Amino acid sequence: MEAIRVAVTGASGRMGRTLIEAALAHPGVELGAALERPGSTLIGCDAGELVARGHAAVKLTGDLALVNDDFDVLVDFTSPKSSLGFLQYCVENNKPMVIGTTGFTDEEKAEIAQAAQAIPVILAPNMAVGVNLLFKLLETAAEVMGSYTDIEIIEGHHRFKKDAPSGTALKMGEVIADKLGQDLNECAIYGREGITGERDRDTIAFSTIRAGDIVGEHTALFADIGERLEITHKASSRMTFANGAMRASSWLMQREPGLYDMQQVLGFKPV
Ligand SMILES: NC(=O)C1=CN([C@@H]2O[C@H](COP(=O)(O)OP(=O)(O)OC[C@H]3O[C@@H](n4cnc5c(N)ncnc54)[C@H](OP(=O)(O)O)[C@@H]3O)[C@@H](O)[C@H]2O)C=CC1
Ligand SMILES: O=C(O)C1=N[C@H](C(=O)O)C[C@H](O)C1
Repeated sequence: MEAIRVAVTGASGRMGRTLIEAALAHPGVELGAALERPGSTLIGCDAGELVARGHAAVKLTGDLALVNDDFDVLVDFTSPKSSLGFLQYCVENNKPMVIGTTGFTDEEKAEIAQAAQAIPVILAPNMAVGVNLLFKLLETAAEVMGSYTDIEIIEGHHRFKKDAPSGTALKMGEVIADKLGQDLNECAIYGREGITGERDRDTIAFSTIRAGDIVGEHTALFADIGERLEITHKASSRMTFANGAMRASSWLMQREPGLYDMQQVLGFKPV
């Protein structure tokens, strides 16, 4: 089988660089193109040299149209505004897209779902295997303990992260709320201050840490009087997300148009 050629957007970003490294190393995948913000001083540089992996013969470009024939799947970890622009390009040019960006509003997510009627799209706030298994474990925890415990979701990330709570934490909240027959928009609490009163058992509360170089840590806490269950995932390298994105890219190539997630890629959920 021929290798899947991926285009990586936001090439000089934290994930962009890691995705380039992953594409250069992952079996069955090739780096086809690497995108930078138009006007960036890095345009024209070699993508392999950018990540200190030797010459890759892929020059950074600011214009997707110039490399349209060089890639099969677009892999995008940038910002919501930029992702939606790339999504429009993918629809117009019939290219599958893997979206790892977080921080989308409900309206933007609806826009992505609409686009996925025309092309195959994976939208996943976290491409690590362990986190997607955690989503599954949360269903069981919510089923068994969710109705009588206090549920708290705690996440920590590096000081540069722009959105909060993380996309992963919000998805954790959604998974739990769905199992409990609740709407996260109705029961979420984002931080506490002052005289808050006693805790309302029907809420799911989020706490956010932003500090130093934390790659990504997520805990779900189900607390009763006398015992508590904590389920934690800790990422120590962005390569875990990037390898997940490569796996997702290969999987997506064989799909019909539709909106998919990482649990389907990993076989934890039916397609
Ligand atoms: N799904 C997952 O598994 C994971 C998701 N993420 C998500 O990925 C996203 C990126 O994270 P990270 O790499 O740390 O962020 P960075 O800020 O390091 O990188 C973002 C990159 O996108 C570029 N970019 C942003 N906006 C635009 C735009 N409008 N046009 C062109 N380029 C743009 C930036 O360019 P410039 O510097 O010029 O602004 C930069 O190169 C975040 O949403 C994060 O939450 C992160 C890790 C794992
Ligand atoms: O911005 C990051 O770094 C990460 N973002 C994702 C999120 O918002 O959930 C996933 C990962 O934890 C790293």
